[in-house]
Amino acid sequence: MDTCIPTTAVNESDFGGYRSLFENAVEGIYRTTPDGRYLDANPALARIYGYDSPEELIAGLTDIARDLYVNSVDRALFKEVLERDSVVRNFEARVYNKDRRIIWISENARAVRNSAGQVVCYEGTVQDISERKRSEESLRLAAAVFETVGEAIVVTDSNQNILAVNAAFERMTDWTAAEVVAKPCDIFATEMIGFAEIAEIWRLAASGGLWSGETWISRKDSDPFPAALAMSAIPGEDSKADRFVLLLRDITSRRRDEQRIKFHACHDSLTKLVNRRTVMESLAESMIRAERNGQRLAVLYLDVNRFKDINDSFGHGVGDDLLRQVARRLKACVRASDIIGRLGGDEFVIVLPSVADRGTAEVCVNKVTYAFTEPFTINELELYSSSSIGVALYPDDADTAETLLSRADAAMYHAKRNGLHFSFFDIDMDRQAADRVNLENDLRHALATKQFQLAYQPKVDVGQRRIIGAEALIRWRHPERGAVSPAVFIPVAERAGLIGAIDDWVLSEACSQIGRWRERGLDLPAISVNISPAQFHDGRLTDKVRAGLDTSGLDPTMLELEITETMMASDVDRAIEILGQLTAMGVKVSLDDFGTGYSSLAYLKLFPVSTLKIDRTFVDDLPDDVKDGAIISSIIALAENLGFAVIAEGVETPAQARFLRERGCTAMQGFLFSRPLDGEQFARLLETGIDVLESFGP
Ligand SMILES: Nc1nc2c(ncn2[C@@H]2O[C@H](COP(=O)(O)O[C@H]3[C@@H](O)[C@H](n4cnc5c(=O)[nH]c(N)nc54)O[C@@H]3COP(=O)(O)O)[C@@H](O)[C@H]2O)c(=O)[nH]1
Repeated sequence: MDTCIPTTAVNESDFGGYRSLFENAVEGIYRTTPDGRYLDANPALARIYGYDSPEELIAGLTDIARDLYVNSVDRALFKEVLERDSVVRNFEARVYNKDRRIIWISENARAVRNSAGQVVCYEGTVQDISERKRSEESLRLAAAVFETVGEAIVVTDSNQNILAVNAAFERMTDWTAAEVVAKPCDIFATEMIGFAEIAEIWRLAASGGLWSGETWISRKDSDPFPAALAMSAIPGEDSKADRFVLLLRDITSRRRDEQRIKFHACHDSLTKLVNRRTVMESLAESMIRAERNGQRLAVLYLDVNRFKDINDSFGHGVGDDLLRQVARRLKACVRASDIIGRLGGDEFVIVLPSVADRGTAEVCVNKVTYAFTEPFTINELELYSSSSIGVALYPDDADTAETLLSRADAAMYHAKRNGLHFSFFDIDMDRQAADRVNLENDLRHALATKQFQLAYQPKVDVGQRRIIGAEALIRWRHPERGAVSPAVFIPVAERAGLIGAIDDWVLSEACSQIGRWRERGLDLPAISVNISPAQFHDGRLTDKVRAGLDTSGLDPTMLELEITETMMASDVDRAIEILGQLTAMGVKVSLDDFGTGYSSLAYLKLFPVSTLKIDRTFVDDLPDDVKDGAIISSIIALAENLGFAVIAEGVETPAQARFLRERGCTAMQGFLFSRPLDGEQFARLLETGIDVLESFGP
């Protein structure tokens, strides 16, 4: 049997004169036994495997299957092919070099057989293909990235003809690669960006820079979409731009989010009209334009009358709907070029950027006033409202947007206070507005410096001819203003958020006063205090009432709280809960101003109240006004049937008192019996009694 002789010093004869070729070859050349020992190796092979010499390689690598191949199956496969075919071509495998680093090799080998056909050895060549494998791997990776990234990629040649597009591009634009490859890149440009802009993008990218920005891309069959584009050039051998790569990201949803955020920042979420900030910005711009064009501009400041009542009576859902309908009606009154916004609450503003004079503004005012004449239909309710409008003109009334708006506000306030539909600003109103602000400041000071007192107005029973209670009414004697009516300062306190603190003081002072009277042996059956909406909805009302009672030692049944119907209407369940807690404590509750709100008779039976207090407006014209008389008779009958006590307020004349008594209402309050008195005067009244009561028979 022929053998391959293992040797490190290869004989010249073994290579048939190719010794030099063997020594100097770039490829590794070897001869091995079939079981995996090196017989010969050239210097190139030693180099590839990291050995200093072929001798070192042959001595060190004694078991090829075990020491060389990363996967021993590769060696097995290699041998299998050689045994079967006698040759192996381009057999690629991962092997360890001397340092146990993995490299890629490609082998070509043949099996040397003896005359009997038995394999005696293998001989072959080895190439280090690690570098090529690395390139292939990065290409494979690049191709995978190209196909799988979410961004659309377009590759063009230097003439802007498309060479390749990826799957994301196909998805984003609905074009297939086949439809666009070899076509000019402007196939997906849109008319939404100009040619000059496109040319500039290519120019910038070609000059070596990376162009990135936002643009519009057209789709095959549908609307263009906004895209973030990053475009760069790949230089060719001559360093000039040879290829262009365009990276596109669909930013439709981002744009939509941005627009939504921008819209919310500028608009009122309820009515979708512009908000105060935008109104102010637009107003300032319109004023600049008006000045430039020598025009006059009008600001209409509008308040929805009775909004608070409607909101309180029917709940916020109805209130919101009313505001939305108001916004729609206002829009119908103005031109598209006019500005219309909601300032908050029930206050709206209209800016007419160009009016000739007051008359032109008044035309719009009248349209708005007329727009309120039809009822608002909400949840099958027909609700009537109206508007109070203040008008200020530029440049006549102010030269800054803030002042102009505040003067229109002052004019609106004036209109509202005087029961007018509208009012133009005049300088006197500015003073009144300043007065209001001063009053607010004085009110804060009054609370801190104890400028308030309570007055007490008796409630009488003309049948029993005695005082059955007293209503505590706040009085404010200001050091300079003198006596300020609660009708003036209570609304200001409500607007300024001070009413809660005022109400708290009234409650505690009234409880203390009745205690002081009792200490003097003066017996007053009951005392009533007015509760404002803010205090009613405060959530701490019952705690405060309990504290007032504890401090004063007042029997809870002697305390009566006067609330209005509208306070309960916004959240009926909550109102019933609050009233339930109060009545459980023994405190009484009466419905003040009864008949003036939106009373729901269905709810009335659910409210744990003890008394209905007939509003003064129904008493004023008694006994002559037949309708008022009928209303009063109905309220008295209603109270009787529902088991409520009834009292009439504002009784000024004996005739009014007689009328009420004849209809069954004997409890009364009014100037006929006594005006509100301070604590000392009231004490005397308790001692002496009320003369006029004597004129009523039993
Ligand atoms: N939240 C609080 N509101 C209060 C408090 N004190 C008063 N008020 C409210 O202020 C409004 C004006 O009150 P006032 O000027 O005190 O007027 C009261 C009476 O003086 C007046 N009155 C009484 N009898 C007659 C009369 O015969 N004729 C006539 N023209 N006026 C009369 O009515 C007012 C009491 O009304 P009412 O409360 O509805 O019973 C007024 O709305 C007060 O409620 C307070 O402490 N807290």
